[in-house]
Amino acid sequence: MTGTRPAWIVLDIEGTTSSTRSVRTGLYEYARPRLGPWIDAHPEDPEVRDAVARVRAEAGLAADAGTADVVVVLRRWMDGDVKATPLKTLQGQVWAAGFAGGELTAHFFPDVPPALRAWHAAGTRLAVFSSGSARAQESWFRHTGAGDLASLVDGFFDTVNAGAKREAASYRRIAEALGAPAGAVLFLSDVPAELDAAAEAGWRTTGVRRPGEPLEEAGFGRHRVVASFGELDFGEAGFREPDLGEPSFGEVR
Ligand SMILES: CSCCC(=O)C(=O)COP(=O)(O)O
Ligand SMILES: [Mg+2]
Repeated sequence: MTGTRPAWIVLDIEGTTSSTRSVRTGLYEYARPRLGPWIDAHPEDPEVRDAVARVRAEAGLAADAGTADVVVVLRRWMDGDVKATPLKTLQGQVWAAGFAGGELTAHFFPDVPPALRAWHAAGTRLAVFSSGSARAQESWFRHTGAGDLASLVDGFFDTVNAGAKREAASYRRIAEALGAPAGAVLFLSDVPAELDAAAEAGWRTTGVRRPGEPLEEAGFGRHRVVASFGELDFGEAGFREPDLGEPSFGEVR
């Protein structure tokens, strides 16, 4: 068994629940030709207007730069996998339409759906923290080859409603939103810097080192590491009470 059952498990997506390839090839290639037409088709949508204005400002474009110039920046960011919030907002809208229309299906590693169902059934609550927009996250979990997993999830956090993934303040914000003491939350991610930030906020952490993923060789330092969610056994059969003890600030358990 890998410790007491946490009250909450917060999940990263890319490299953790799902392959990097499914995001960067599947989702990014779907968005690439659709971003320009999407911007032009939704000129009055406040989210689109705000995102386009932020792209112009962040890329140093003129305030009235046209869609073609904005799309050049968005494509450059996708090429470099820059997790820029306005890009994530626009991608999220395009992907949500793709999932709703049946053109996209989310990839999850085979160990993930059964683990999420078992943890949920045992009383652990689930949330997601990803650079992808909250809207994109919900669509991703809703439309999977293993059925609707979004119904298992009680919170979707992104760089807008929580903050940057490598800053401890974002994890403090999420714990407050969940109403959970920091030490009762376990974060699963493939990115050591994200785990460091979560640990600094007092969260429990486990690194996910999946074969064939870009960060397979990363050093996870003091964080516990698993290769599959199947290795995370909290004694579900025993239905233990959640660990709601006072967090020990900065300690990785
Ligand atoms: C399915 S949500 C979109 C995924 C995405 O755009 C992304 O950048 C994932 O980053 P993560 O923080 O989950 O590693
Ligand atoms: Mg990741």
